[in-house]
Amino acid sequence: GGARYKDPTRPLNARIDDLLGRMTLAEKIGQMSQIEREKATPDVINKYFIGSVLSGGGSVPAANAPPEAWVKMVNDMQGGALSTRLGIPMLYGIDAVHGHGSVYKATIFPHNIGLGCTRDPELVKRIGAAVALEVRATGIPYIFAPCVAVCRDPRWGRCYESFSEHPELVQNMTSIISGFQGEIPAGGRKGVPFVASGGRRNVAACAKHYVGDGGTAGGINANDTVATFHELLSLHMPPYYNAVIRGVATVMVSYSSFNGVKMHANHFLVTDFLKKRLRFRGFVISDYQGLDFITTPEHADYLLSIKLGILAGIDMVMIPFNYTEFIDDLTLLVQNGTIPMSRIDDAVRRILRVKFTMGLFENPYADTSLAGELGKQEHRDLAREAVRKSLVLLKNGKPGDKPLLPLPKKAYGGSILVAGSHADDLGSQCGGWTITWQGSTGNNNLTAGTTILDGIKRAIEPAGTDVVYAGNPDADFVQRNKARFYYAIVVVGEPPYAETFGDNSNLTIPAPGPDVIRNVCGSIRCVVVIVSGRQLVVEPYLDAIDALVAAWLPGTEGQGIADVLFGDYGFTGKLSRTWFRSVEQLPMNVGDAHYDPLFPFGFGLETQPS
Ligand SMILES: OC[C@@H]1[C@@H](O)[C@H](O)[C@@H](O)c2nc(-c3ccccc3)cn21
Repeated sequence: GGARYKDPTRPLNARIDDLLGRMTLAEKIGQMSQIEREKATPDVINKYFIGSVLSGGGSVPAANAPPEAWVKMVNDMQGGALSTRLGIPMLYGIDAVHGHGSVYKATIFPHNIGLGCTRDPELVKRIGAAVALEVRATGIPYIFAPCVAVCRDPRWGRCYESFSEHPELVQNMTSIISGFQGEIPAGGRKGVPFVASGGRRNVAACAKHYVGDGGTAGGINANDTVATFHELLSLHMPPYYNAVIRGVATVMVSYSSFNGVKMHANHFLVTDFLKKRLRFRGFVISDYQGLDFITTPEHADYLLSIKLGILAGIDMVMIPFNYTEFIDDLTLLVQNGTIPMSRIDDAVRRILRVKFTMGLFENPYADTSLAGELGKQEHRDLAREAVRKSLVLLKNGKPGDKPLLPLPKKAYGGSILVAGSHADDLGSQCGGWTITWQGSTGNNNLTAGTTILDGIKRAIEPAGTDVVYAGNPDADFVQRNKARFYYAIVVVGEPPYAETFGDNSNLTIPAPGPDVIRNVCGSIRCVVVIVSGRQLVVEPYLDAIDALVAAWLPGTEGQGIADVLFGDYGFTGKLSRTWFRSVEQLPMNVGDAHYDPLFPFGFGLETQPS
């Protein structure tokens, strides 16, 4: 019969050894190369033995491409890989940090900061399984998720991608990996890459960004995490213990540095600690052009970057465009003895281990049989449940007043006012990593979803209540109309952002949010709902507000907010992060000696379903 490595009945290591032994240096280096979709024609994949392709944020085959178009694209590329001499299948990877975010009409779940507030690892595992199905619906078997950062400073633009400031809560939420990849069967081997390959309904995952991405000074993205080794181990490393035990297939290295040493060049942490101490057996992938950023300015000495990155222990390089330069330079470094073949073989062995384990050799092609999974109602219902459980009630009635929430669905002949930009803005309620890298404001054809305003209307108009919406009501409007409003719901917050674009040192509610709060809450009983990627400055408005809800970045299922505001469900969410009084206190996290929060970690008022 055929070559041993093609025989799925042979032991994993025998298949790896057989295939590795047949590979040329060019074929090995090809496996270590991940290129951007835009460059990945079947011919390029074939000619350079490319082992992996990615969609960077927003990189799609066409605007609003349906699952069938994604499947065709992936399969055409796969044809290029399978037509090589050894026919090693290529692995297509994409970001899916709150659902299949790049894909039109996918279910967009709450970002991780909100999932942390649910305190529900089982729910989060179910979300992982649903996301895996939606990703597979488009023919993709690998995602760059979960982010297991422990964000220690909300001024960081990626804080919403972190489940919590508390390492233990992040550790608990690594259950999402078992959702993505499937649960290791009882008696199955833990701590080695596992993807339930039989069902083809799971995906290989990626714990990121290794390590200390959430601990950079001042929350400056991709900057320097200054800490003792003990602090690194106790604050930022714990989620990787759980990820490895759960069989995470890959780990992505962080752009950041640890005590001045770039993580992408950190042999001690990548090889000695992750690969040897934690015995991680999957593959380590760089971030996008991560090798280039080893030098300042970036790409100043690509040969040096490649030498440091590959010797540090990076196995697969997210190139994404200058793949011929990468391949030529790495080839040179191996041929001149700078990089030993043993390092190359370790990298390729790990990549092959993941590809064999996840069944990619047996099932290299996708089909459209799961197309119906994309955005299906059961997943939207799951996301709506997650929205409900992610909401944190921070205030419910002024001192001496009776609680404002749950709100009555009837306004007794009056109307209710919904105010604020974020009540009617699907893009803002989804946040970054939605359709495009940075996300976008507005509703126009962004994707399929329910705005917070839609959810409110569906909840109370059937009860005969008249809903008036004003995005930015001025004081005059409120004074002229205040008598007609039984109460007001004010929804304000941040615009979408991702990575460095989200770095922010003042954390104030962007204008005109504060004015809307003042104008409305000064005259009408109000509940303020904040839609944001993190805690924001609220103390100056707190006395004027009757009730305050943190909604984070809820995603497409905005009806979950009305479900809880009107008492169909009670508030149960608990803060996954410390809510500061002022930014001068930052960083300030649970467990710190000086801890003077406005609302402490774990805080959350509760209401009963009405
Ligand atoms: O999208 C792929 C990866 C993603 O998985 C990582 O979490 C994230 O750090 C990241 N930044 C860029 C990226 C950054 C700047 C310009 C272009 C792309 C690309 N990526």
